[in-house]
This record gives sequence, structure tokens and C-alpha cells, in this order.
Amino acid sequence: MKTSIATVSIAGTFREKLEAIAAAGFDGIEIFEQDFIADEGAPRDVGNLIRDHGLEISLFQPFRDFEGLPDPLRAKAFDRAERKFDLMQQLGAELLLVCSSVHPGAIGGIDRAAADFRELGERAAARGLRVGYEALAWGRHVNDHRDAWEIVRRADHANVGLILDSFHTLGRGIDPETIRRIPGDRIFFVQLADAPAIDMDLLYWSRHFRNMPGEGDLDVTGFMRAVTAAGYAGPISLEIFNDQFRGGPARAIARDGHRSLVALMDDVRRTEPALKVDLPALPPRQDIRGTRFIEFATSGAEGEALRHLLTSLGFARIGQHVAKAVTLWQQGDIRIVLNEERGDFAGSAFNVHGTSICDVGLGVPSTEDTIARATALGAELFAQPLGPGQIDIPAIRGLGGSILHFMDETHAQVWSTEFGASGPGPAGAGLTGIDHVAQTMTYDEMLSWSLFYTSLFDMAKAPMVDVVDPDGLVRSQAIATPDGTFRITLNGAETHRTLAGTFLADSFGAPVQHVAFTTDDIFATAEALAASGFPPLPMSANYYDDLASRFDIPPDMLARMQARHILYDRDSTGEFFQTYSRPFAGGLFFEVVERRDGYSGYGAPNAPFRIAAQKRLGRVKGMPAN
Ligand SMILES: O=C(O)c1ccc(O)c(O)c1
Ligand SMILES: [Mg+2]
Repeated sequence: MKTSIATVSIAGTFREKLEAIAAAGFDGIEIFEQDFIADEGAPRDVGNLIRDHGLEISLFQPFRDFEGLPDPLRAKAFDRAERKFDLMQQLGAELLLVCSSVHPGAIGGIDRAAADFRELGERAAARGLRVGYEALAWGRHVNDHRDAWEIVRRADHANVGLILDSFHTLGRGIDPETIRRIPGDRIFFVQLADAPAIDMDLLYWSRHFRNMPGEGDLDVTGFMRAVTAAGYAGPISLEIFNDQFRGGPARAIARDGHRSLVALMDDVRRTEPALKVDLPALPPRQDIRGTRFIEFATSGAEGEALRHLLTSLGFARIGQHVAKAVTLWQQGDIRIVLNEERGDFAGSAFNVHGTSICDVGLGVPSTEDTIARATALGAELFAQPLGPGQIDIPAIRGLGGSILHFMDETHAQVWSTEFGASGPGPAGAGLTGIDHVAQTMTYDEMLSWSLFYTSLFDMAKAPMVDVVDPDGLVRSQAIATPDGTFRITLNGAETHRTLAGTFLADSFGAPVQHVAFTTDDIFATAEALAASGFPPLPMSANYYDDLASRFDIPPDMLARMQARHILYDRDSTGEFFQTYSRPFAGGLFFEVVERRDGYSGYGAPNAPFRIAAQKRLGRVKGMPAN
């Protein structure tokens, strides 16, 4: 499988783009003409520079407004084409993309366009070049790949073929199955892009909102299955017009692109095993069996405050690491590791972020398979020297340089071996597990991290929701395993003035802002927390008055909720109860939730009131506020 990406898809100068594309492992590039023109290099030198990066020029594009013009416009279009052929020969580019005309003077007519392409094919053949025809979704007369194919078919020239672009087909709602009827050898090139489902003008949507396959809502897998079934075996190339990507970190975005193509073709192979896909075998998306531990890097007074808070939440310190300044805190099966060791990974995380969650341990069926899939998808492996008595647990880098460890049944002894502690912890306040981990990032990073989780793990995205903070909007996207045993919310801050944005700025990009625990009985848990001196986040009386108007909550239950600062939501299936800690150590906090009858959300309607309550307490460093 040859991979390619259009230069327009990432940020930087032409040369910066080449470096990022080569480093991400692509085989080739589509030269987007504007990027070339903006460079100062002579065409031959630019061609050599591309090849020196180990990249092929898989396509030169776009050539616009060619077909269907009356003379003298027609003659002029051919003159333009000859000039671009000159340029392509100097660059060493063999294939030209001609996109369907939007010219107001274009006349239309399948045979007229076919005749134009036959002549263009003759001229291209004379130079050893080929041309491919792409239907733009907003083309004046041709805006459907089926019509473009009919023109190519009637042009009947070996040097004229079809170019397919998933956006133009799927964005217009054209059934990709129609591609199975096209001979694969007549498809010269395939461009791929996904996009979020937003109802807007096609051209605007295409030029600003495309994203990597798997990052949006289009059925790019279905499209690529049809293309593969048709017999196409040429390069698959990303062509992503996206405002964030144009200004984002080129290397990271190129890496995401390569990851998206590997995951896509693996999905094609899995959903249609009869198809031949030229991609080394990799294990399937991994099933997450829950959160095995959460590790805090902490020290000094913040460490003391955190121990105090954990104790009030019903956790007990049940183990001390054999070799390190690391303690194990437990309640039932929930394990929290407090790492106060200097010099190792947690020490540097503390130095950068202060008290923060530096590591999350996930249960998987096989760590070996998980690492193999992560490696194939270009994840960065993490290891640090093992101390005496430590068990090797495989890990990769996650958000903000944090670590994800993977544990399978071969790691069952780690707690007894390293901490001298086995079995469940005390029942405490009745917390039974980890419902979700809320990660905070800039808005621009959200697509990248949703792709990270959904390509590696068997997890699906919920629709993006807007969380209203008094000082700005935060976008929130939940990602969860099918059974809900592992859930993450990605919160994207656009300004440092929101609670999430302030946390991100103050912590220099700490990856986790809060952890939510589950309970089977929020009222019993809230009583236990109150008895152990846990200070909840106080909610306003206005909030409870509004709840009473929106829902039929029995008055005595509502009174208990108000007394214990319990928030409430309901969806079509069930009910949701939440209560929050106050922020500690620069903005971290805990949440406790009870889900009833399959409620699947995260209490988004409550977020504005919860955030306002947190902001009223002010930013609190070190000690929990009271
Ligand atoms: O937006 C455009 O004009 C444009 C140009 C070339 C393409 O391949 C494409 O898909 C869109
Ligand atoms: Mg295209």
C-alpha cells in the first residue's frame, strides 16, 4: 500500500511540509500547485528535493476549468495545460489532476467533455504524462463521480483516467457502492478525506472542515472498500483542507494522517476479508477492560493535601513500593498510586505540571497485541529503567507526554510484588470504579486525540457537546468502549479564561483535569463523604429550583440532593447523579457519579452551573478550599 498526502493538508513552508511528510512515513506527495509556486526553487531542484526526502510525486494538482469551453477559451485552456505539462516534466511529476469545471462559460455535454479529454490525453501521451479527471461536488456541469467516469469512458484514451475523492462522493451523499462498477485500472488516483456531519454549503465545508479518515462522520471505510473491490491498487492519498491543520504542528498532523490510513485499510480488510489489502498484519482494535490504576505525580504540601482528600473520599493507603517513594491507595478495586519519587518520569512530570496525573494503567486482553497495534499506528513507546523488584509493564506516550500503561493477566502480581498489597481495598465511601477520566487540551488537539483513542482501542465517539463556561466555550467529546467500562472525555479549550483553559495554562498542559468515580448509591456515598469531612462543591439554590421545574423529582429526594450538593440529569434511558470535590492543587478535581438504567451521557446540561460554582471558589493552589 502506497501512502501519499497533498501538501495543502499541513502547515509550513514547502520544505517544512516535505520534512514532516517524510518523517511520518508517507511514500509520496500530491504537489498542491500553490505550495510549489510559493517556493523559490526552480522546478527541477524542487523535484530533486522531494526525491531526496525519499518521496515520490504522486500527483500534481489542481488544473481547473478545462473541459467544455467554446473557442477561444478552449484553445487557451489547452495552452495552459501545455505550460503545466512543461512544469510537470521538470518536476518529474507524471499525473495531473483536472477537476471539473466551475467556469461560467463551460457549455456542458458529456461528449464535448470527452472529446476535450481525448485531445488532452493525446497531448499528455506525447510527453509520457497522464491526466485524471475529478468531479468536484460543486462542479458546474459535472459534480458526481459517475458522470466523470462516463466522460473518461467515452474519452477512451489510455492516458486519461478517473480520480476519486471520498469527500466529493460522500459529501454529496452519493452511494460509494457505485464505484464497484468502475474498472480499477481506469481509476488513476484516490484522494481521501473525512468531514464532520455539518449541514452547510459544500464548497465551504470542503475547503475548511475536511479531516483525516476516522476523525469525521463520513463512511470513508465504505468508500475505500468499494475502491479496493474495484481493483484499484494505486496510492491512497490524503487531501485535507482544514483551517486548524493549516496552522497546526505539521509533524504531528502528518503523523495523524499516516495513522488514519493504516487504521482505515486495516478496517477495510476486517470488514471485507475477501479484499486484498497490501498492509502488514496488525492486531485488531483493543478491548479495554477498565482502568487498573491512576498515578499522581506529587510532592510536599500538595502531596499532603491530596492524601487528605483521598482519605476523605474513602481511600486507604494500603501499600508502600519496595524501592521507591510511591504509595498505593485503594478503595474496593480502585487503585490510586501517589508517586513522590524524584528523578524518574513522575518526578519530571511533577516539575513541569505540579501535582498531576502522569500515568493511567489500562486493562487489556493482551499487552503484546496492544503494543503491536500501537506501534503499527505510529504511537511512541515509553520505557524507563526498571528498579529492583519492579515488573515490566509495557507503555506508550499519551496526551501531554503522559503515560498509558497496559496490563493483562500476566501483570496480576504487580501489586503484591511491588507494594506487598493484594486483593480489594476497604469499601470506604462505596466508590466502586472509575467512570471516566476527563482530559483537557487545546481545541486544536481534539481531533488528534480522538483519532489516537479510536484507532487504537475499540472505542466510539459520542457527538461533540458545547460546555458553557462563564468565560468562554469548551468543546467536549466523550469516547467510550461499547460496554462503557472505559470512558474518556476530551475537553478542548479555546481560551485560557475558561476553567479548562486556566487549568491547561496553570499546569503547563497537564493531561487530566478530573477523575470521576462510580458509586451504586450516590446518597449513601454522599452521607459517608460528609461523615469523613469531604468538602463537596457547593451548588446554588437556583440550581435546585430549576431542577424542580424541569423534572418530577420527589420533594424529599430533591431536598437530600440539595443538602448533599448532588446534581441530576436524565436522558431517554435513565438517570444520572453527580457530586464534585472542590478544586485542589491548581485545578484538579474529583467527581462521583451514579448511572441508573443505562444513562450514557456525562451531565452536560449541568456543566455551566458546576463550572460557575468552581469559579466562585477561585483558583485554589495547594489546599482544598473550604
Ligand atoms: O477545493 C478545490 O478547489 C479542490 C481542488 C482540488 C481537489 O482535488 C479538490 O478535491 C478540491
Ligand atoms: Mg480532491
